[in-house]
Amino acid sequence: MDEAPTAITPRPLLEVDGLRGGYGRKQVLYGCDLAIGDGEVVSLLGHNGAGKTTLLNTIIGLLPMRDGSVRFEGVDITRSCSPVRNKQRGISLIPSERMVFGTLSVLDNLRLGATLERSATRRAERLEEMFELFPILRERASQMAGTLSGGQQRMLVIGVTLMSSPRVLLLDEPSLGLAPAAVDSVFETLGRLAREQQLTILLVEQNIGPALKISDRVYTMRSGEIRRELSATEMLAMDRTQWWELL
Ligand SMILES: Nc1ncnc2c1ncn2[C@@H]1O[C@H](COP(=O)(O)OP(=O)(O)OP(=O)(O)O)[C@@H](O)[C@H]1O
Repeated sequence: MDEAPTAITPRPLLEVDGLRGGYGRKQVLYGCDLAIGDGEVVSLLGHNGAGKTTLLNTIIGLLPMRDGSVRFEGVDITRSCSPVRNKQRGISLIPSERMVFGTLSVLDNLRLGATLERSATRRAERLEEMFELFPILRERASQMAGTLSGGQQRMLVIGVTLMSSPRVLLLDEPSLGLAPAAVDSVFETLGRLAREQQLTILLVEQNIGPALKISDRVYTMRSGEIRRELSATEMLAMDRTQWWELL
């Protein structure tokens, strides 16, 4: 990193050290370091191609790590970093693609998200919480998911992932394809989940303004490296031109 950290990090829940990775022989990540405190919302910002999606996919275990380590609750999980194991631990990734089961109803998609939850009461409570967070999903509960609009499918993907009550959410461009009002509503919901349910979020987002509003801290990324760490307050005090100069 170029500069010393400027913000205070609470007790780290997720720590990434010296992470290197890529695709086949192509190296994309050149030693990324970050730490996210319990209940923190951290934005990972950078230009197109900086390596943000690759970093999220490597942390969750969709892409192999070439070097470096990942720790969760202080325990080294580098050797067992697979999407399934991470989901069991409470670390979930919401990719930028819409990944719903198109020929199943909205309700069935949501129910599938809670298959790890053994208690039927807890599953029912969680479903009700999702319907409160995303009222459109209640309205469309019996509709086939593939017939929802792009933005509605995006909300469904978020809802399905939240059904498993994750502790850490890795979110790749949640606002992609959403109308401005829906962007505000999704970010408001994410901010509320972080505040009220201590949900920890690592957020990749091109829509910097709304992302900063719910973030505590920011990492900037360029050419496969984390360059800077700032508080969201510091970034909010800058204008848009300064944001883009920073990235
Ligand atoms: N499947 C792939 N195979 C090979 N190279 C890839 C693949 N996916 C991404 N890359 C390359 O990895 C680099 C980083 O891409 P990545 O998608 O991680 O960036 P990003 O910061 O998320 O960009 P964006 O904001 O545009 O989504 C780019 O050079 C890209 O071309």
